[in-house]
Amino acid sequence: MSFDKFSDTLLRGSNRRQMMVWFGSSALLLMLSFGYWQLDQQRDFIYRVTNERALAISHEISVSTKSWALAGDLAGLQEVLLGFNEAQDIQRAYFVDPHGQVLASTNPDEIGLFMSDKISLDLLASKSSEEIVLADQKNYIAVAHPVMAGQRHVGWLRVEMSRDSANANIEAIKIAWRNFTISAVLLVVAISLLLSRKLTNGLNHLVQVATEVARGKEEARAKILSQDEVGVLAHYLNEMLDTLARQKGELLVTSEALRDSREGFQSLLNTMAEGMYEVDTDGNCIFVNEAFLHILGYQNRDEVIGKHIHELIHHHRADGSMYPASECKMYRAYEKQEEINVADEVFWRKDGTQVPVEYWSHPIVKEGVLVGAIATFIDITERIRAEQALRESESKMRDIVENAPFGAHLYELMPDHSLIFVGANNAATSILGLDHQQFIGKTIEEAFPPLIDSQILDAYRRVASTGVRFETEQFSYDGDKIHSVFEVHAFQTGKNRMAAFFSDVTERKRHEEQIHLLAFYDALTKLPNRRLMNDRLSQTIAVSKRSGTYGALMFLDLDNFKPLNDSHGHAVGDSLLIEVANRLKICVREMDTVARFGGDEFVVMLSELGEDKVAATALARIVTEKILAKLAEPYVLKAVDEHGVDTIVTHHCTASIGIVVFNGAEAKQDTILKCADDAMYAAKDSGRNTIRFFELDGVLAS
Ligand SMILES: Nc1nc2c(ncn2[C@@H]2O[C@H](COP(=O)(O)OP(=O)(O)OP(=O)(O)O)[C@@H](O)[C@H]2O)c(=O)[nH]1
Repeated sequence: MSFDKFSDTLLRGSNRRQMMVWFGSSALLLMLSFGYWQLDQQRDFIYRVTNERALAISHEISVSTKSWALAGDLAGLQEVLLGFNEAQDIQRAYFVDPHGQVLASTNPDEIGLFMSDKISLDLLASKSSEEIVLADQKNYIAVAHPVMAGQRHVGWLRVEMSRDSANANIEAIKIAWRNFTISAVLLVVAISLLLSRKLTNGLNHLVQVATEVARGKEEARAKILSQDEVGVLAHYLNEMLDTLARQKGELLVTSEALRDSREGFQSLLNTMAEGMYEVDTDGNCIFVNEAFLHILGYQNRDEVIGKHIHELIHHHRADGSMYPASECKMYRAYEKQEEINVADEVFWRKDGTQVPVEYWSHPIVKEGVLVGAIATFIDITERIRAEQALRESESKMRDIVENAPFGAHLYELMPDHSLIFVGANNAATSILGLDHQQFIGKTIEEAFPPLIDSQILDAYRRVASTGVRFETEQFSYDGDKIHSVFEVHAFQTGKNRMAAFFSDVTERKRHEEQIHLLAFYDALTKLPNRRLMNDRLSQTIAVSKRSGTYGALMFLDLDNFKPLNDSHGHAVGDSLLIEVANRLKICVREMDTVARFGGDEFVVMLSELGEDKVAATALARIVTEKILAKLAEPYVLKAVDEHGVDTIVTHHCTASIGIVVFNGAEAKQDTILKCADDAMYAAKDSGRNTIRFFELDGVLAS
C-alpha cells in the first residue's frame, strides 16, 4: 500500500477512524514533544548535577591533597587520590604540578609523566583560581581545580569522569517516558474510540438508513436514539424521506399520466391515416409515424431518421426533373415561419416510384426561434383518379344534358335570395326559342318575366338552399313566343346551386285530358258517364256515412224516344238528348251530378239533403217533379229532311223517373243503383211520365 493510499485510508475513512487517528497522532505528537523537551531538561539537569559532582569531587580532592602537595609528600598525595579510585564514575583523577608533571594519579602508571596535550598546556598557562570544566561531553566530563597556596598555584587537580550513571539514568527516564507515551497514546486512542463510537453511533445509523434508501429500500427510516443534534438530524432525515416518498408517488402518478398521454399521443400519431414527419432546422428527419413508412414503403424508422428528408423523398418533381432543396416550397415556408399547403407535388417511395401527395407543413417555433417543422401528407392517387373519373363523368353528363330532349336551366342562389341564371342546354334554347346567352348573370325574374310572382320561384329557392327536390305536375308558361305547359324537375347541384329540367307537355296534357274526357264523360252530352257517376256515388255514400246526411239517386228514362229517331233521324235524337242533358243540369245544384248512362237513360244524384229522411225525401220529390216538368216542355229541334233541307221539329217528350233516398250507413252502392233502376221501371210500368220512390228494402214508396 502506498503512503498516499495509506494516508488516504487513515485520514478520509470513517469519522471514527479519523477521530482515532487524529486523537492518537495528536496525543503521540504531544507526548513525544513534551517527552523530548522533558528529556532534554532532565538530561541538562543530570549533566549539570554530574558536572557539579565532578567539580565537587575535584574540590574535595584538591582540599584533601593541598596539604600533601605543599608538604611535598607524593605518597600521601597518591594515597588521597587512590581513596577516590572507587568513587562512582571516576575514571581518572590526578594531580599535576604547575609544570605539567603528574605527581599523583588514580592511575599510578602515569605518575611522573608530563601533560603535553593542548588542553593541559592551556590549563597550565592559565592562572585562574577557579575550577575549570575542560571537557563536557555526552559520556565524559573533565574538570580541573586549582590547588592554591594563598595566591600561588601549587598545581591542578584534574578529575575525569564518565557519565555512565547519568546516561543510565537518562536511559531509564527515556524508557519510562516511552512506556508512559505508549500507554498515554493507547489510552487516548481507546478514549477516542469510545468517544467516537458514542458520537458516531447515531451518525452511522443515519448513514446505514441512507444507504438502505439509496439501495432501494425506500421505506427504511431512522430510529431517533437521542435528543441531541443527531436525533434532530434523524427526525429531519425521516421527514425528508417521507416528503421524497410522497413526491415520488406524485411524480409516479404524473409520469404515468405523462407516459399514458405520450403513448396515447404516439398511438394517435401512428393510427393517423396521414403520413407525418418532423425535421430539424437542417432538414434532417427526427420523427416519422407509421403512415409515413407505409405510404413511402419503408420497413422501419431507422431507414429514415437522421436523413435529409428532401433528399430522401422529395428530390425530383413529378416530371422527373431535379427538385433542389433550395427551391422546395416547404423549406421556403420554414424560413418564413409560414404554414403551407401544396397539392400538386410528388414524394418518392423507397423503391423509386413516385406518389402524388397533398402536404401541409407547419414550422415549429420556440420562444421566437425556428427549431424545426412538422409536415403531414396524404397519398392523393385515389383522389386524382376520382377527380379524373369525375371530370370524365361530368363531361359525359354534360354531353347527355346538352343533347337531352328536355330543357335544363342552371341557377345560383345569391345571399340576397335572388336566383341568378347561369346556363342552359341546347334543348332549353329550342324549346323556349330563346337565346339563353343573353340571360346569363341575370335574375330569374329578368330572364323569364312570366315567372314573376310564380310559386315556382320560391320552390326553386328552397331547392337551391335545402336540397329538397321539387317536381311540378304541370306548369303553365305564357311567354312572348311560347304558351305551353311544362313539367319541371328541380334539384340541387351544389351548395346554393340548382338545376331545373323541364319538358313541354302541352300536347301530352291535351291528350290526357281527351282520354280523361272519353273515359269519364259521355261524348254526346258531355255529361259524366256511368263510370264517373259510380265514382261520385261512392264518394257521396262515404260522405253520407260519415255525416249522416241523406242523398237521392234518380234513374230517368225518356218515354218513347225511339220514334223520334225513327221518324226524324238519329241526329235529331242526339239533339234531343243534348237538350235533355242541359235541362237536367239546370234543374239541380252545382254539387249534384247529372250523368248519362247510355241511350236515353240518365241518372241524377242529389247529395247533402239533410239528416232527416222525410225532409230529404220531400226535397228529392220537389227536384224530381221540377225535372219532370222541365223535360215535358216542348223541344224545338233542327232537322234535315230527305232533300237536305233544314227543318224545325217540335217534339214533346216525357220521362219516367225512379228515385231512391239513401243514407250511406244504410245501404250499399249496388243496392241503391238497383232500387233506383227498379223504381224507374216501376214508373214505366205505371204508364210513364211519372215518378216512383223505392225504399231500399225494395218496398214501393208513395
Ligand atoms: N239518337 C240516338 N238514339 C239513341 C242513342 N242511343 C240509343 N238510342 C236509341 O234510343 C232508343 C231507346 O229505346 P227505348 O228506350 O228502348 O225505347 P223508347 O222508345 O224510349 O221506349 P220506352 O223507353 O219504353 O218509353 C233506341 O231506339 C236506341 O237506338 C243515341 O246515342 N242517339
